Amino acid sequence: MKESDVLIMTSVEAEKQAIEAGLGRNERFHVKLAGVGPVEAAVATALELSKGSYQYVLNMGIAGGFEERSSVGSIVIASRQILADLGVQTDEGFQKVESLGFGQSTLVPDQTYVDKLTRFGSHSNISMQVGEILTLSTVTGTAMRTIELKKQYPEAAAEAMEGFGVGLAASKVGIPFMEVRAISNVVGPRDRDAWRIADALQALKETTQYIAEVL
Ligand SMILES: O=C(O)c1cccc(C(=O)CC[C@H]2O[C@@H](n3cnc4c(=O)[nH]cnc43)[C@H](O)[C@@H]2O)c1
Repeated sequence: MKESDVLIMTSVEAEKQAIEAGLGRNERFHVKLAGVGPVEAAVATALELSKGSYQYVLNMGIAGGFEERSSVGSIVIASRQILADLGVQTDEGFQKVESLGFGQSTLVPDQTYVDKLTRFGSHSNISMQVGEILTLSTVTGTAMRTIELKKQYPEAAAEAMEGFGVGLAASKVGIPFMEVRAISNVVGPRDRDAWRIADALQALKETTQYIAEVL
C-alpha cells in the first residue's frame, strides 16, 4: 500500500461492483464495504484506516434525492455532510446537537477535490451538482417526515445513510474526504418499486471513471 492510495467506502455489494467496474484495473483505489447506517460506516472506516495508509477517503453509493434539488440518475457531491437527526426534539421543533452546547452534526468535505470533480464532470454527459447531503439512520418514507426534513434542511439535495460516519472517521485522523452519491429515488412516501437502481448504479460507475482521473 502506498501513501497516495484512496479508500472508497460503500454500503452494499451491488454498489461496490459498480464502483469497481468504473475503476477498472487501478491499484491505487481500494473499495471496501461500510455496511448500512452511520455507525456501521464509521466503525468500518476507522478499522480500514487503522490497517493502511491512505491519502484520501471517499464515501460513494446511491441515495434519495430531494425533488426540487436533484433528479433521479444524477450525481450529488456533498458540500456538507449533516447527521440530520442528531439533536433534540422539543415542542418547538427539532434543534441540532450544537444547540445543546456540545457535539457536532456537520462536516465539510475537502473543497479542492469537490471543485476538481465538479469541473471535470461539467465536460461529461453526467448531470453533476454540489449540495448538502443528509445522513440518516432511518430512510425517509412518509410525506410528513419529508416536509419536516425540508423545513429543517432547506438546502439539502440528497439523503443517504453513511456519509457522516465515513467523513467523521477520516476527519478524526486528518485525512481529506468527500461524499459522492448517485440518485436512485425521490425522497418521499415509500415506493421501493419506483427506485431506479440500475440507472443510479450506471451513473455511479461512470462517475468513478472520472474520479480515477481526478484524484
Ligand atoms: O436492491 C438492490 O438491487 C440494491 C442495489 C444497490 C443498492 C441497494 C440499496 O438499497 C443501497 C442502500 C443504501 O442506499 C442509500 N439510499 C438509497 N436511497 C436512499 C434514501 O432514499 N434514503 C436514505 N438512504 C438511501 C443508503 O445509503 C443505503 O445504505 C439496493
